[in-house]
Amino acid sequence: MNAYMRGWKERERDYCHDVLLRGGRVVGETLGGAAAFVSNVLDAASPAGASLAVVSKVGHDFAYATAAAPARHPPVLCASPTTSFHARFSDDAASAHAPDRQLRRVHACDPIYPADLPDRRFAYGLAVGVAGEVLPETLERMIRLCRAVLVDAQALIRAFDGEAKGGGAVRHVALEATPYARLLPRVAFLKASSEEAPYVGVETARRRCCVIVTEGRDGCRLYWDGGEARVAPFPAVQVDPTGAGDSFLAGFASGLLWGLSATDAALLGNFFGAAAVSQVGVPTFDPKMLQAVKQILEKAVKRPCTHINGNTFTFQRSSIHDELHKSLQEAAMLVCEQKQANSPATDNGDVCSINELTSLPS
Ligand SMILES: Nc1ncnc2c1ncn2[C@@H]1O[C@H](COP(=O)(O)OP(=O)(O)O)[C@@H](O)[C@H]1O
Ligand SMILES: O=P([O-])([O-])O[C@@H]1[C@@H](O)[C@H](O)[C@@H](O)[C@H](O)[C@@H]1O
Repeated sequence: MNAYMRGWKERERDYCHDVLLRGGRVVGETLGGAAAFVSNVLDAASPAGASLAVVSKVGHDFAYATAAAPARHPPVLCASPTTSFHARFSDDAASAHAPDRQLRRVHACDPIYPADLPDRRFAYGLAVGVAGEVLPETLERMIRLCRAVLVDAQALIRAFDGEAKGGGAVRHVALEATPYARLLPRVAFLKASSEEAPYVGVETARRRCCVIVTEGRDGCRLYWDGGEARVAPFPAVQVDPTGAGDSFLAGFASGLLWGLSATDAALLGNFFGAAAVSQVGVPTFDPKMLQAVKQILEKAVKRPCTHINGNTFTFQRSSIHDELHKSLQEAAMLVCEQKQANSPATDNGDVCSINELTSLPS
């Protein structure tokens, strides 16, 4: 892999402020936003030598400048306030696919303009955002700068009811009706949650790019033109679903960078999605767990295998898929053990404890 192949470009609007509510009460205030979750996983899981550029914007009220991700990847300061969300959690987690939270955007910072992207070429670009920050023209420029672009549907199909002052409940619009639809044939991977999938139109979209639908605790499915695959999940004790999709996408992208096929890389997506739900806010990873994951990947990619990622992606699961799942499952157990050791208090400086978030009466 040459230096150019190792370059990353991640583009998203903002780090954001997340306020977690249950039964009308604030149970947590955390750093959020795709920038925080995605860079957290990419920093942790990418092969040595991979470099990452993060483009994000916050206001002068940004409260987490010294937290790990923003300190490593400082955002641009804007006159508008930091993007913020209220996430209202319901008590019944009836099914893996039922929406477990209602999101309301409270403030919106500035979008990322094409000129905000660095004037460099990158191997991969991640177009991720939470509050409508990915302008079509910016995505188009990212596509020109990067050899392959991965997109979170969340960045493309969110609309906000009652847009006054940047606020509004999150709803979804059909991707086909947006200016992004024409860019899909130039996108490599489009990730959507099962809630977002109907708005993406999987059957149409899979003819243009590979679509990955995440299914909460059931793992995920990949759909490409001519095939599909289900990828099994990892065990997790869910305490906060926030950031699972972001962490999934970053884990998946790391897997591609390690040279895995798309279906094998999705194992790494599921792994980091599970890790994300195991902690409140942006998760901290046990160094022993990360070391174990890297050893597993080093071993996996040393095998003679044709599933090396150039820019022609291999989608199918490889012969090492089941073994990779088993090894990662053992590493996932370290995450569960870490969670049990840390419980009930979070170890990332967030305001609420895991117990408060999971068991406060409504
Ligand atoms: N309770 C859970 N147990 C294990 N893995 C989970 C759980 N919830 C989410 N994940 C992992 O995170 C990924 C993304 O979660 P999902 O809830 O589908 O996305 P989003 O956060 O965008 O709604 C899933 O595909 C899965 O791999
Ligand atoms: O949970 P997830 O879908 O991966 O991503 C989340 C967004 O949906 C939410 O708007 C934001 O406030 C969170 O911090 C996080 O980025």
